[in-house]
Amino acid sequence: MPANVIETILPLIGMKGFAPMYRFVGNWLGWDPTYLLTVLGFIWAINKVIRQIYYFFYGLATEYCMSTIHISSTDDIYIHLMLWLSRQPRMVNSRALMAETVSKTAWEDEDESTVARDHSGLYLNFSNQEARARPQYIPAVGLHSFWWKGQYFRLHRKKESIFDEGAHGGFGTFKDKEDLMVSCLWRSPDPIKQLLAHCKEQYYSDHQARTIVKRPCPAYMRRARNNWQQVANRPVRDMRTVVLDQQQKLQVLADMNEYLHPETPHWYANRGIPLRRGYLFHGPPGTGKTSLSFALAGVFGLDIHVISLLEPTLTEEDLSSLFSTLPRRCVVLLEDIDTAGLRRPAEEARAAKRAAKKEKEKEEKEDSHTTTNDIKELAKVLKKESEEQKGISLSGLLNAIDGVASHEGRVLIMTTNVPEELDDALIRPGRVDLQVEFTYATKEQARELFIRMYEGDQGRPRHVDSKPVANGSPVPDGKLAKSSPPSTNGHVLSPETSSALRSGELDISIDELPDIARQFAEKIPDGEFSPAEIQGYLLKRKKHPRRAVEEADKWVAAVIEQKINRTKISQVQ
Ligand SMILES: Nc1ncnc2c1ncn2[C@@H]1O[C@H](COP(=O)(O)OP(=O)(O)OP(=O)(O)O)[C@@H](O)[C@H]1O
Repeated sequence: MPANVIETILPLIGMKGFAPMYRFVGNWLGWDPTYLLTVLGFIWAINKVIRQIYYFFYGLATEYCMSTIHISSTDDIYIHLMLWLSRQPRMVNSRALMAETVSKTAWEDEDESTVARDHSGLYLNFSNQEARARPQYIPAVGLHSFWWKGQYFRLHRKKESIFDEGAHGGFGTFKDKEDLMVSCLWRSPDPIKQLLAHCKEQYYSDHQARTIVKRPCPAYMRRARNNWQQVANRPVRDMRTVVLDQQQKLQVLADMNEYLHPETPHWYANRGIPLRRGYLFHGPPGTGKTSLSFALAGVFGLDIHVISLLEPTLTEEDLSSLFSTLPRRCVVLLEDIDTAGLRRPAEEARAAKRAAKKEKEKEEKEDSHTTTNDIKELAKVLKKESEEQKGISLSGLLNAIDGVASHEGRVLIMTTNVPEELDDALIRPGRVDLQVEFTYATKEQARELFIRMYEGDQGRPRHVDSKPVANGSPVPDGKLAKSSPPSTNGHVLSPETSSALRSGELDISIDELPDIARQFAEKIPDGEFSPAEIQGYLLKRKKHPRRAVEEADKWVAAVIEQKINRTKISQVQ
């Protein structure tokens, strides 16, 4: 481009002032800057053309050679994939990441060395533990790519706001909806399917021997396909830790095993029987109903879906939809299913309403003057009536658990403290197939509870060390050494506290355990104490089985007296 052309163009585009500068730069360089501008323009044009060609071929490849799988953030696969991605070194080094604070569950293993101690070195200190934990990095919203098994994958994390019209007649709000799109350069989505299967396998290989507890999602989320959310992921409860009549335990186990067998659906279908199994666990509080439910879920590797009928936002529609979105095999736990949780049956409610109306009419005849008090009274009655309409009715519950639309394949466990108050319809055969009675502990059960409390930890060998632990003195052959109580912050600790703090060992040798357990059982009267009460007593003497036996008589007498006097305050704990 000749220099005079540029000098002509500059005033035309309102940059007249640049012309002398342009001339000055040319003179200073000793060559015409137009050449440089021409080369830059050329590079820009080539870049444009290459980009166009790239997008053209990329579009072709995407359309004809790429496969994509969409994953919703409400699905479990999303969790599996994100966790796997957060552990991929190449992803972690990506340039667009999102940092997340990872909250550990109470059951996750922790390295003792990561836990701080107070200045005395005696007490553990967990302040700012979450802040100190390493964050987890996951791909940020946008496009990412990664390789797995020699295959190229593209990940598009998309987030958008959608308008939700409002569940259950509420107000509409904007909600964030997130989706993942995983693509691969292949004409079939098989490599993505393999990747997702791998992520799932990895996820569950980490989560083996765990019981996942799910609860209904909050009301505003329940309209989505996924009605359930995980609320806990805890270690499996070993069946041996549930102290119960052996016959009863085996009966439930055998029954459930039979029902969950892959052949069972055909058997049920051939005979036209709905594929459902229900159990009723009944007995006083703290006798192991919930514990057995968890242990059963652990034995069969099933997730537990817990529903509380007392949840105020739960409607009958919700309950039906919760039951219809259960996985193929699972345990549904309906706890404390007594009349307190159920709305009165429709007929009864109508009769009550009629009686109330009659009463009102009678009152009105007696006094035809309408006063402010009457209006208030009427408002109260109307409010009460509308409250009665909320919650779950017996028919609503029956419909959800075995109505036409109800899910088949699940194991329903209902627990109650007051079986006599249950409606016959709820526990008729077909709805409840097996009843299990839980009772206060027998002497034999007290002995078993004692042994379970003090026997060696499963998987974690009891650590016997001759080195001092924290502020303590050496602990020879599994017994506590007597030493002067250590002090912290100027306070002298009691011998119990200091020994418990110093050591994880017991005040007996492990060989003495069966004999001591027998002595303990002798002191516990049959059928007077719940396993939870005995467990609570032993927990307070977690490291002192000998003391637990010595103090048992005093505790038994105090608790019996407390029960007779119906007081809530314990004299001996
Ligand atoms: N039979 C038992 N074997 C072992 N532990 C038990 C037993 N019964 C109760 N416990 C212990 O007591 C505590 C309460 O038990 P759980 O919740 O299973 O009782 P529950 O019968 O379901 O009580 P509730 O009727 O009040 O819900 C748990 O910590 C559990 O470990």
